[in-house]
Amino acid sequence: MSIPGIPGLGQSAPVATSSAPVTVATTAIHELAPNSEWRFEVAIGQSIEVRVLSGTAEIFGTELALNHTYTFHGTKSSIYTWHGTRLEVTGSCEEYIAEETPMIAYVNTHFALEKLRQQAQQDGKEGPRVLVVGPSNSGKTSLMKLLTSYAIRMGRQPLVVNTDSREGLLSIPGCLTATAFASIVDVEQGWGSSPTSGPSPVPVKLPLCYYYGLASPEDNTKLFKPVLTRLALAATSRMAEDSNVKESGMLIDTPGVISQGKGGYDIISHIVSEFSVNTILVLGSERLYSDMQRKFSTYRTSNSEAITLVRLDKSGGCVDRDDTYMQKSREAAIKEYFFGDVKRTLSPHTQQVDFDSLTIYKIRETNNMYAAFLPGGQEEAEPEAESLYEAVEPTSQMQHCLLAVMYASLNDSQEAIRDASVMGFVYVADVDDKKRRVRLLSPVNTRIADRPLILGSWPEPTMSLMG
Ligand SMILES: Nc1ncnc2c1ncn2[C@@H]1O[C@H](COP(=O)(O)OP(=O)(O)OP(=O)(O)O)[C@@H](O)[C@H]1O
Repeated sequence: MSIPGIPGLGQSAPVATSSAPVTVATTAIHELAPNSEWRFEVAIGQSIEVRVLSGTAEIFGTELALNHTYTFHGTKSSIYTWHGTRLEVTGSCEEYIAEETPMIAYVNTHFALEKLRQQAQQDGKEGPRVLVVGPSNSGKTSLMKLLTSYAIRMGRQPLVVNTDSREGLLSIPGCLTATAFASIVDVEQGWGSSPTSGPSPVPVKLPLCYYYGLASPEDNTKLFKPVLTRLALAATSRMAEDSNVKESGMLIDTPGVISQGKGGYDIISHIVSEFSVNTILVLGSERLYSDMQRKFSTYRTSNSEAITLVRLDKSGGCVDRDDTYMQKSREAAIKEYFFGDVKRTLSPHTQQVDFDSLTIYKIRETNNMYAAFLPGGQEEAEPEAESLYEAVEPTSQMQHCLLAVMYASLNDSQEAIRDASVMGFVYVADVDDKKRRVRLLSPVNTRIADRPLILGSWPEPTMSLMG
């Protein structure tokens, strides 16, 4: 089965048209001893250039080429060396060298997973389905990148699943995705760019993409759980299609909020059962590890496998990213989706559409909210058989919002629309209430009036993209 992935609105990606120069400031040389790490933070809107002059160096497991200039924009990251390296850094950033890292434990985890993959290869079975849990900013995504990169370096093709709608993985935030990684992670772009970003030096990956449209799973568990189930189904059939993906298994990233107990643990259980998880990596929290032990010690997967729990230390390099930083990175991701980046400029299309020709569904917020207004948590007072979405007309409040264009038809039921994959996104540039017309920005020129559009609250309305 092939499910169309994100963007391009089902069409080929737009073509790059120009590239912009990078301005440089000071240049410094860093000598790194074996097993040490150069940690750096580049402010949003700024960039640095890094070149490996000698030795070996990697970013979250992806090896850097000698003498190649890498450019990093608005990021917090690190360059690790197993054998020592000399780096040339041009531009200004906050930085320091650390000699204490949890890399040995992380790489041992990779080799343990590799053993399971070899076993799966011999037995013709599925490789490990690995869930990564831990509080916010404990390094889950960085560990995922490292395990993905090491697996790719061994010729594997792990299926990388993102269940954290706050941050997109090769997609706009708000989405839940699964992507088979066969080629290297693009270190300059985090995980790499999405297919709408045009021709890329690193082969693009096509995520299976579903839309949740809210920031936290707990905002609307009645929507989150079925969307996640649909993603698990698509991921499982993706594994069945390809023996390398099947043997390589899955790596599943989670939002930090579900590691905080109560309702969150219920979501962890849901992910464990839907993805048939058999390995849980717990990052940086003794309490969470002990809770997971209690919860899953007697648990068996659908194939009667026990769950292996591994506790790993959080890296001292993990940095908290405040709301402003996260909002700016979301805005940067949205801007890049429509306009490309410094290397690949894209030309999105604007179109004027009548109110009446659009079918917009707004995600209902939230099942938990009703309960919050009720005395003593009377859940039964929640309106019965509440539909998932509410059909709405464009309003000026939708200005600067994104609408998900769904691979569904206008007559489909709300459940079918929920379960559909995402074709791409359009941005509401302008709403003219008087003329009843909307100006939309889309990555390619295509008719969107034939498709249901979903309006969520995540990502939140962004800055004006048209200015
Ligand atoms: N060793 C390191 N050196 C420097 N920065 C690091 C290191 N490890 C992680 N970071 C940075 O710390 C921040 C938080 O890490 P990461 O995104 O991996 O955490 P997370 O647990 O996935 O967070 P969240 O729960 O919010 O998704 C990121 O900006 C990441 O690039």
